[in-house]
Amino acid sequence: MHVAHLTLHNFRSYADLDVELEPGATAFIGRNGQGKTNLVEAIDYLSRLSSHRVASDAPLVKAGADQALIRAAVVRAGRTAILEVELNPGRANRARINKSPLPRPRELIGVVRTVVFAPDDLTLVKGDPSDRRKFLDDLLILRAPRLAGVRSDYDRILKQRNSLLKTAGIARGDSRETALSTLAVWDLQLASIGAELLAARLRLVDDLRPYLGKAYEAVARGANRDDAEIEYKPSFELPADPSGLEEALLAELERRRKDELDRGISLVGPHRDELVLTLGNGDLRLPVKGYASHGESWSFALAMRLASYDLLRADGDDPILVLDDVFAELDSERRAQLADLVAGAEQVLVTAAVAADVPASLQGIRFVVADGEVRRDA
Ligand SMILES: Nc1ncnc2c1ncn2[C@@H]1O[C@H](COP(=O)(O)OP(=O)(O)OP(=O)(O)O)[C@@H](O)[C@H]1O
Repeated sequence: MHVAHLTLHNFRSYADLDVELEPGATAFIGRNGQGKTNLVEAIDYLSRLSSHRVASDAPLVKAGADQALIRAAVVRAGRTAILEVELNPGRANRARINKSPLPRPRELIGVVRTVVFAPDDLTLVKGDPSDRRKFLDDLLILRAPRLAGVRSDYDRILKQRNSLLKTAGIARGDSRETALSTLAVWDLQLASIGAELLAARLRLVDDLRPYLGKAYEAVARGANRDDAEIEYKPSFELPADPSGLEEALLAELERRRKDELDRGISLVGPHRDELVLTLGNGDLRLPVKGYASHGESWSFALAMRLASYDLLRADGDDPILVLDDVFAELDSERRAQLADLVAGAEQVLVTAAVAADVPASLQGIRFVVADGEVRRDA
């Protein structure tokens, strides 16, 4: 798939922008702070309805405006669809496909699929477990957009259950009894939705594993495909039979009841799980976090993005690749390797402050981004 036309209105630094895009490689070049990332962020937002840079929509709306609009003509298997999203911070967003309003904006998720490489990707390796859970959930939702609903139901249940645990923990007598019986209802919901999310993540990690080994071998000098490993580490012992996940989660909630009441938070469930990344070196296998060198960590992060790209591609549709400011972070050998690996993508959008940082094979069509304008370089 590729984006053929992008229109922005009051998005980030852009009051109004219209750009025609083409398949293949496109580089957006401009000094710092000129709006290169803002532009690719808009395309990424259409794909996931969230930004790779901020957790809320407010910063995406141009300062002083109260609404932003992103519209893109997306070509998929020769057919063009016009996707549109209206961002209304503090109020409901709206989305349209070919001018028809969607009942819920989240139905837009996954219609266009992007994989973004950004300097922040190092947090996939060095950051908190929540960064890796988000990586998994974002990828899950792109592959199966229905799971966006499961994910948001889980967050809602968790929030309500946590607030009930706090109340029940300090309540006495009848009000404690009432709180505990309400808690039993939330337990059932957490176990049911949590098991669905957990099962989907476990399948995803299995699907991703072979692509990760291959990607790490491709980006790290002298590595082989068994070096990089990922393992999903749940917050409780998984049952031997995957169909028993919900029951096992529920039993664990009961077992940890006292702890949870004492601490006033939910201690079991997918929100407490970790994706463990390890690197093998001879007979030794060590966690990446805390042990790997800077170069190894970068290679691992790149490999996670490349593996996501390959997995989405294997699902049958070439996602749009965004390489946001990554070349400045890499030495020339690694730049060339990455460029080779992504050169066959249907559409690659690259941003860089200096054109010389972008490998020749990805120079493609070049736009200059300056003073709020995006101009095609002749
Ligand atoms: N909501 C907003 N309203 C107005 N301007 C904004 C908004 N959000 C960001 N900006 C401006 O956009 C600019 C940042 O643009 P962007 O992140 O795209 O830069 P860039 O060209 O990718 O730079 P770099 O090379 O440093 O990454 C900043 O000057 C910032 O002040």
